[in-house]
Amino acid sequence: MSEAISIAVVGSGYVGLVAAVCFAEMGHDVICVDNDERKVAALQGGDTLIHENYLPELLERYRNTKVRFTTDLAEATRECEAIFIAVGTPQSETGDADLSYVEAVACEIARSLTSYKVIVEKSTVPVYTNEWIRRAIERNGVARELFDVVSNPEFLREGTAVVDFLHPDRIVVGADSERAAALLNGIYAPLTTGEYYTRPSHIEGVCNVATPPPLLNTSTKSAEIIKHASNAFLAVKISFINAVSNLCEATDANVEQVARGIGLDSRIGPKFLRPGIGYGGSCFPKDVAAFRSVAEQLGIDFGMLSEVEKINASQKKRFLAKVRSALWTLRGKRLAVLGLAFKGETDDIRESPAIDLVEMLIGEGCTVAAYDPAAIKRTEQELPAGAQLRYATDAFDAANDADALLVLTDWAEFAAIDLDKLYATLRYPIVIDGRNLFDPSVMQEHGFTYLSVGRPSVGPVRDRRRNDPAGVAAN
Ligand SMILES: NC(=O)C1=CN([C@@H]2O[C@H](COP(=O)(O)OP(=O)(O)OC[C@H]3O[C@@H](n4cnc5c(N)ncnc54)[C@H](O)[C@@H]3O)[C@@H](O)[C@H]2O)C=CC1
Ligand SMILES: O=C(O)[C@H]1O[C@H](OP(=O)(O)OP(=O)(O)OC[C@H]2O[C@@H](n3ccc(=O)[nH]c3=O)[C@H](O)[C@@H]2O)[C@H](O)[C@@H](O)[C@@H]1O
Repeated sequence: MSEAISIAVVGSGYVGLVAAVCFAEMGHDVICVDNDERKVAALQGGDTLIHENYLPELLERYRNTKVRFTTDLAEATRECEAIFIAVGTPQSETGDADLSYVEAVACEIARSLTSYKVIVEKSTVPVYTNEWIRRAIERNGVARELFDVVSNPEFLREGTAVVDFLHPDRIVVGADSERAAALLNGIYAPLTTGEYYTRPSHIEGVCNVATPPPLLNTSTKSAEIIKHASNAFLAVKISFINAVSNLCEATDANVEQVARGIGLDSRIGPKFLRPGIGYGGSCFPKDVAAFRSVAEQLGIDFGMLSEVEKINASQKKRFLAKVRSALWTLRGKRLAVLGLAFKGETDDIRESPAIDLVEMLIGEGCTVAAYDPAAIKRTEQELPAGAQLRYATDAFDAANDADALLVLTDWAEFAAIDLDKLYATLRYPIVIDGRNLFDPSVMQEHGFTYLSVGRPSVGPVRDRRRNDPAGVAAN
């Protein structure tokens, strides 16, 4: 059995909270710190505050035992051997990462440092941040021998965060000191030795059998670059397939066949080749911008990243044009929207392309009835209901008497919708799918006019209604 290590995690947002409960699941003792008192109280009471698979189970199991929640960073610093910084690093107005939260935490840690600690960058930060953290701590009067700063970037995805954390493709530890590297290697030992995978899983439905993940020891700077480069590369893949999907639309080819054809090349791989309405979320947009900005500051021409951003922005406009092409004019049209979150299985709406599109449609004079299985509460706070926007209680409530239905988020439950009932609920059986959730031939068979991304549009095979206007839109 690996040794239990005392860990502080600063920031109990998506990454901090998932890391805290997963470290506990691996056998460590964790103090999770946040400066938001209401968040800490909610977590102490068992409310995860975010929609994330398996998080409620793990929080319930370890809350107030192996994971304690507090606002007291000084106490956590004194008690723990490693302090993970997992606060936000949002995009600033210039495109750079705003590191003010990281700096504030580093200075606060410095004020309570009296014995050797390892300070871990878990937040996504630009190269050289470890040096800035070190300088900030030293500036606060802490001797250099009392601490090390290491980089341990996080690669989890929202929606599958817990499984990603416990079954990672790789663990990256960027450390310039052997002592610090050894502590981090010890923290991840339950995973890297495979020991964790021999225990019965506490997460129902998840098989614990896994090949132990490799742990890559690197320099701190390399680790910082690995994180930005990984996210940027994934964004490149998405923009690439989106550009290819536009080419497919122009030629009546099928992007699904094309993606399969390229993805079967083991050098390319099949993942992250799903075209859509552009990537969103709290990470890809800001991390691509930050990486581009770092390159610019270092005098390196990384214009490719600007192209990636350009394609991403144009993807939403193309989708809007597609809606217009199906409906002729937009003013006064009643549209059903399925999906508000930036992707399925999460309630996160940060930088959601779905919400951008809802705003664009409202701007065009449409009225929108929107449904999302988890993200309505958050969306309402940013985009209150009004004369042109209603939040629906389910997909059919949204679809009721609508001129067309738009799919903007890839929730699994949307893909499983009862198509006959949907057909009967819509005013006109027109579905414009920004996530390619349905098989065009099935939609055709069910009587829909169906437009998707990078695949030929189809009209109904059977005229299931008199005065069906659908075929017009598909042609
Ligand atoms: N959300 C994701 O899926 C992933 C995020 N990341 C990175 O992890 C970092 C955190 O991201 P999220 O968890 O999404 O952010 P978040 O915004 O959900 O959470 C940040 C938390 O830090 C707290 N905080 C801010 N200042 C603090 C302070 N001085 N002391 C204590 N707590 C403080 C906030 O109250 C908040 O609860 C970012 O750098 C992000 O790029 C990395 C991988 C995945
Ligand atoms: O640094 C981060 O925060 C994280 O960012 C992404 O994770 P996440 O933002 O949770 O979601 P993804 O599944 O990567 O999706 C991001 C966006 O790309 C879109 N996407 C994804 C894949 C695809 O093939 N096509 C596509 O349009 C999604 O709909 C979504 O809008 C990365 O996948 C994680 O590895 C990383 O840790």
